Amino acid sequence: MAEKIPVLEVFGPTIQGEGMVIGQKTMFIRTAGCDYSCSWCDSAFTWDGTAKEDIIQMDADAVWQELKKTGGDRFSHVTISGGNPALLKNLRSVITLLKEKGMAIALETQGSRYQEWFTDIDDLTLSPKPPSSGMETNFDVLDDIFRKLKEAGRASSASLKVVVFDADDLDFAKKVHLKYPGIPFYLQVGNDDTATTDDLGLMRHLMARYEWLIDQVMKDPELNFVRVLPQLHTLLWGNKRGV
Ligand SMILES: C[S@@+](CC[C@H](N)C(=O)[O-])C[C@H]1O[C@@H](n2cnc3c(N)ncnc32)[C@H](O)[C@@H]1O
Ligand SMILES: Nc1nc2[nH]cc(C(=O)O)c2c(=O)[nH]1
Ligand code: SF4
Ligand SMILES: [Mg+2]
Repeated sequence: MAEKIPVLEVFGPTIQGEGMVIGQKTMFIRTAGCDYSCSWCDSAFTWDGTAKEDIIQMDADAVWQELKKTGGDRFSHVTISGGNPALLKNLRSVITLLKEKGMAIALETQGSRYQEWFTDIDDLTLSPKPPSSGMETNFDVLDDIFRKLKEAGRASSASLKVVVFDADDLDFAKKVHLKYPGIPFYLQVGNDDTATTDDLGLMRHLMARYEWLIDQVMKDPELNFVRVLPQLHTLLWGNKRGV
């Protein structure tokens, strides 16, 4: 029987709103389930049980059919996020099929698990979590991920992205950046109001947070090679799901 993965959303095409390929036209596949429970998770429905009725078990063909139904022929890039898609050994079959179809593939994960198929990802974002999340990074696992990517000659496909809410988070981000020199490093503005429907108010608020983060980076000589970004999709569409 074909391997199945738990899918919560297939949407797009939209722009990648975060990180290393920000602005890239892409489809999204959002898998269910996470080994973390970040206090500020903007996709908590993937793991807190509130959307468990919406989870569909799909094999690779079903995922591809859903992508085509939603995106037609208007996409060549697919981003897999979650939840933590790196929990799913079974993603191999989806990734193989997407590659057969000529798709470029991006993946979002916190770096708490390695999977053999990481080496087939074109844009691999590893996003260790700062103190404000309430989560603890296992740096042995993260070290191991980078070691395996390097061994496979795939380190150049990876980037690090740390979400920042406060000064402690920035401190953590800096430690991560200094620990993995040479890995492209992104700082991302944390959204501390994932419930509001006041899009304009949220945009103003997050732009002020962005300016604060930029100010911190500009004055810090140890952060001369970082890229500072907002979540572009949140500025454009607020907390709306599926964009
Ligand atoms: C929902 S997560 C799913 C992938 C994976 N679990 C992870 O955390 O990397 C996708 C990205 O959104 C970021 N994110 C989650 N909640 C956020 C928030 N409130 N503000 C800014 N970024 C957030 C995460 O840090 C991660 O980089
Ligand atoms: N447009 C858009 N860009 C994104 N980048 C990362 C996302 C995610 O939730 O993983 C995301 C998302 O949900 N939408
Ligand atoms: S690791 Fe990602 S999906 Fe999991 S709780 Fe944290 S932000 Fe949400
Ligand atoms: Mg998101």
